[in-house]
Parts: sequence; structure tokens; C-alpha cells
Amino acid sequence: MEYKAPIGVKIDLETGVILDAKKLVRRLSDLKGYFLDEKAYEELLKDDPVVYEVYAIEQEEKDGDLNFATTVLYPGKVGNEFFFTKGHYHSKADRAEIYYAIKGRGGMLLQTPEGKAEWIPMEPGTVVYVPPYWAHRTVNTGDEPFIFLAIYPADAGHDYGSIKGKGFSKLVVEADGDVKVIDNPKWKV
Ligand SMILES: O=P(O)(O)OC[C@H]1O[C@H](O)[C@H](O)[C@@H](O)[C@@H]1O
Ligand SMILES: [Fe+2]
Repeated sequence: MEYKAPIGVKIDLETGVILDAKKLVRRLSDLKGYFLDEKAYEELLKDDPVVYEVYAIEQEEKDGDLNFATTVLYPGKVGNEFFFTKGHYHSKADRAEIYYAIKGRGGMLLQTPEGKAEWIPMEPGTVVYVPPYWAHRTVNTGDEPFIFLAIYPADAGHDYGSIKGKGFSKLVVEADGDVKVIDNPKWKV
């Protein structure tokens, strides 16, 4: 039997950076079609800001193994909609996931394939369990980077397809200085 070597790494709790991790950067231009207000999107695209960065320690896609990643989700809005991650189902849809919030303020939008949505606010210390079959997207509702750790099965995979096309049934927006979760007028099952 060949045993893999254990790993111990440090998360910089101020910046979310994991040294030697695989870094992924998503800019606004990578999120075309994701936000409701297309005019506000085109306007902000002139600067093409970084929306989030992921630092991932990933294994081969094998049953029984685990990946983990930090995400640094920057503050910002497109129109009145807060910056978010793309959101995905797992390719192996029955795979669950755990999130742990480290810094900043935000939350997670979750959704079943039938469009039943849940909003879970997150602040440093909040743990979120993402059950099998639920799509999940994180949202930064604050004014500083929202940083969190996620731990997920190595064979879970990302299924962006249906979220990319249809979005979530709910939007997380700023209204009268508050965070509101409202129906997505473009949503259809
Ligand atoms: O893949 P997205 O929906 O854009 O979310 C960004 C990332 O967030 C977390 O770090 C998850 O653990 C990653 O699996 C995911 O890739
Ligand atoms: Fe996931």
C-alpha cells in the first residue's frame, strides 16, 4: 500500500491566502449573464474588477478523498445586487460540503433543482452544511472582503450549467440600506 503524505498548511486569516495553493481569479468579465442589471454590469465592466479569488488544495477526483479551498470574495454590487460567486451544483450531485466563515460578512444562497431557495447569513465563526443536491452560491453583503474556507469531496466536481443559464430563484440585494433576499424576476423552473 502506498500512503499519501499528510498536509498541514496555514490560512492567513487576514487575507485568506494559502501559500502554495492553486490560485483561481474570477473577474467581472467571467460572470457575464449572471447579474440581473445588464446596464450596470456593462458600466462596471470598464474596470473589470476582481470579484473573487480561490486558493485550493485539491486531490485527484477519487471517492473518499477531500479537497479544501479558501475564497476571498470582494465587496461590491452590480446595480443593487451584491457580488457573489458563480454558484454550482456538484457534478456528483449527492456530494455535500462544509463552509466555515473566517472574515467579513455575507451569506450563502442554496437551492434545490426544483427552485426551493434558502438564505443563510454568515459571519466569522459560522459553519454552513451544504446537503447533497443543493446548489450553493456565496454573497458578500459587507464592505470588506468576505473570506471563508470550504471542504468538499474530491470527486464532487462543479456543475455550473443550470445556474449559468437560469440563475437562482432569489437575488440578494441592497434596499434602503438593508440586505434583502427577493424573488428573481427572471427565474423560471
Ligand atoms: O465555483 P464557484 O461557484 O465560482 O465558487 C467558488 C469556490 O468556492 C469555494 O471555494 C468552493 O469550495 C469551491 O469549490 C468553489 O470553486
Ligand atoms: Fe461546492
